[in-house]
Amino acid sequence: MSGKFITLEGPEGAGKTTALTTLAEALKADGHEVLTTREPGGIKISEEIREVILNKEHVMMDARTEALLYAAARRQHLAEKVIPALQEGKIVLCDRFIDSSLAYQGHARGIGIEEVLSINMFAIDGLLPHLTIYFDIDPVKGLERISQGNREQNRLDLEKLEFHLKVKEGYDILRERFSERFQAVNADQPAEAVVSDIQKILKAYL
Ligand SMILES: Nc1ncnc2c1ncn2[C@@H]1O[C@H](COP(=O)(O)OP(=O)(O)OP(=O)(O)O)[C@@H](O)[C@H]1O
Ligand SMILES: Cc1cn([C@H]2C[C@H](O)[C@@H](COP(=O)(O)O)O2)c(=O)[nH]c1=O
Repeated sequence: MSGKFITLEGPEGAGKTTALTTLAEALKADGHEVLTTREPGGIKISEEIREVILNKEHVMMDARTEALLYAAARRQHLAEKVIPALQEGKIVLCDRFIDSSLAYQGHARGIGIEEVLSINMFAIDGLLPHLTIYFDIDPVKGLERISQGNREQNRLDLEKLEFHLKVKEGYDILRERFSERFQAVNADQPAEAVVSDIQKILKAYL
């Protein structure tokens, strides 16, 4: 596969979705073919799984069921959208991927990073991101942004602060473990500055 698979990761409200569009436009202006997408979702089947996972009424969802649903949505999204784009040589910019499962389900839910990694290795069949941009922010700040913004809060947003602090702890573990592909940016600065920092990373990488 000749394309590049670049993922954006971080706690809630870190600014990933906001940065994604600007980054894609800038890459296109530089002559790259770019596909933007998100997880869970990106295609019909996976967006439907997203609805099931994030539905606020599904408070009884078992942690392992949750992990399996994310992995199933991931597999379909890869097979239908991401792999074909990479085969065409595109840059795929994806809002969240496997590291979200490792931080949220593996570490914060307490299933264990290794266990969640193993079901995800089946789902991704070896296709790890080439580069992962980590949006570094205090979860309290990110949650404040979400509550002040206009998007509806989902089942995961509504978890206790303790959960979101564990998510950040999980990401800190992953940043060390996968240091060869993780690059962090300070997400607690104006959106333009965040994008500019990421563009420097992308320029050096591409
Ligand atoms: N750098 C920034 N400074 C201040 N506010 C920001 C910044 N980036 C994004 N926001 C605002 O914060 C809120 C969350 O941003 P966004 O949806 O991009 O985050 P996210 O990382 O994709 O969150 P989630 O993963 O929870 O969906 C939005 O209201 C957005 O306008
Ligand atoms: C891929 C993935 C996501 N999550 C969580 C993270 C967020 O709380 C939601 C997705 O909502 P967003 O607004 O698109 O960020 O799902 C997760 O727990 N595990 C995953 O693998």
